[in-house]
Amino acid sequence: MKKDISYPIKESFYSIQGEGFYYGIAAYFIRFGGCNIKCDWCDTKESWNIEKKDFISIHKIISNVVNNNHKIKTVIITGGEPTMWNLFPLIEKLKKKKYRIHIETSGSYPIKEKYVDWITISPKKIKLPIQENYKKINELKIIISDENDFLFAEEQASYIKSTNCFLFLQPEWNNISWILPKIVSYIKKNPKWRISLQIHKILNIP
Ligand SMILES: C[S@@+](CC[C@H](N)C(=O)[O-])C[C@H]1O[C@@H](n2cnc3c(N)ncnc32)[C@H](O)[C@@H]1O
Ligand SMILES: Nc1nc2[nH]cc(C(=O)O)c2c(=O)[nH]1
Ligand code: SF4
Ligand SMILES: [Mg+2]
Repeated sequence: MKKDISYPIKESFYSIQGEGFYYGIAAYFIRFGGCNIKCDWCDTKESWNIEKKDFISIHKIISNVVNNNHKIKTVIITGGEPTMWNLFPLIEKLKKKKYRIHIETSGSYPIKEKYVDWITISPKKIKLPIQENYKKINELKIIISDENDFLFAEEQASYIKSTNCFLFLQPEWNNISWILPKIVSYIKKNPKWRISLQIHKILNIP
């Protein structure tokens, strides 16, 4: 019998997608442990550190999804940085169960896109996405923390050749009251961008 692969999973929960194009839909989140970047303002720092007890087999991960709620349609794989791990064996099995698969990533590792329905890349200045990922992306989500980040957003958007990639600016949560008016004004002048708010934080849900 083949050995069941395990991954470090920090948490899994059924909630509402709070960000980007699919905001508002019900989705099951699987949060991987470990991150290669460690942003100062990361809202999920508790995912960085991996412990032995975090490892869960694919079999168990899938049975947790299936048993959580039979109405689940979309599974969002996030972290931490999920693409540090070989996600394919998990994604293949989730796909056999007919789930839609979305990935949230910084894009700094190769992404195997087979069976993945939606790829969100949120690039980070200190470890940029690898070039080939710009061809696979469905949604670019730039976190705007200060005014220099608008220039970074434009630079990142210039690497995307596809015309059906959605472009989002998302305020850094701790800075939201200061930066939000600047994002609104920027988008009015540069309407190829859309705003993404972290509505789960407003709703006070995971
Ligand atoms: C926790 S990260 C995990 C996935 C991956 N490591 C990444 O950064 O894309 C999930 C999303 O939350 C965003 N995010 C993290 N901290 C944030 C904050 N303080 N304000 C706004 N967005 C944040 C990230 O940029 C990313 O789009
Ligand atoms: N509700 C909710 N929506 C999200 N969209 C992306 C998230 C993430 O942490 O990747 C996230 C999250 O943590 N919670
Ligand atoms: S890359 Fe993602 S998980 Fe890693 S520190 Fe930055 S926001 Fe957090
Ligand atoms: Mg989050």
